[in-house]
Amino acid sequence: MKELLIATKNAGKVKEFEDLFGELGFTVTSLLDYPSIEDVEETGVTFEQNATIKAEAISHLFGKIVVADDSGLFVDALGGEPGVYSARYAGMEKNDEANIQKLLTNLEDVPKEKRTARFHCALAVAIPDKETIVVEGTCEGMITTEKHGENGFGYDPIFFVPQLEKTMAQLDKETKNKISHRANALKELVPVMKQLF
Ligand SMILES: O=c1[nH]c(=O)c2ncn([C@@H]3O[C@H](COP(=O)(O)OP(=O)(O)OP(=O)(O)O)[C@@H](O)[C@H]3O)c2[nH]1
Ligand SMILES: [Mg+2]
Repeated sequence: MKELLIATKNAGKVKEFEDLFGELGFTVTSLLDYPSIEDVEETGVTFEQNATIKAEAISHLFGKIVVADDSGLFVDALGGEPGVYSARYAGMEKNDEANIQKLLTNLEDVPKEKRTARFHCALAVAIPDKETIVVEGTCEGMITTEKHGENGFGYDPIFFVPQLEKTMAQLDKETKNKISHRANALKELVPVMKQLF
């Protein structure tokens, strides 16, 4: 089995990557296995920049190929907020519930048809002594007025996927992993991974 290190401590992402990369024949390790490594500061203003910063920092540390994910939610009625700050929308402690409540409050007066949004994901592959490769993927949806479903993480309980008539948190993981921004980005990465491993 090929082994791949993902530069994240987000347990929700790790679970999804175990399945997504598992299908490609990889076992996944993450920074959850290295708790003493501090979070890399996300100083970029785009997903692409932050994914690159995280992947390159951890690749330099381990001297091997590392993948990083930077992702978030764009809400049209809020001019694209929370965007690259999705994890820290309600504060630096990255609390999913507080983030959801802040978003619902900010959208209180916004009617259903104007609650359009999309998830965005940038995946960066840092390769020692080579240029970093970045791919991106999106997933379109609408923000609900209440939470529905228990699966997934982050904003999934309030992100409604119109074609499936369910929130992301009401989908089983196999279905989320077919349609998500992360899955769509990973599709672009398959040929790259085949070349590298
Ligand atoms: O409902 C969701 N379903 C998803 O599929 C999803 N993907 C991303 N997000 C949100 O965007 C932040 C990423 O921020 P982010 O890329 O900086 O990650 P993070 O700080 O949590 O971990 P790390 O990978 O940086 O260590 C996350 O925390 C979530 O709030 C999602 N929400
Ligand atoms: Mg982060």
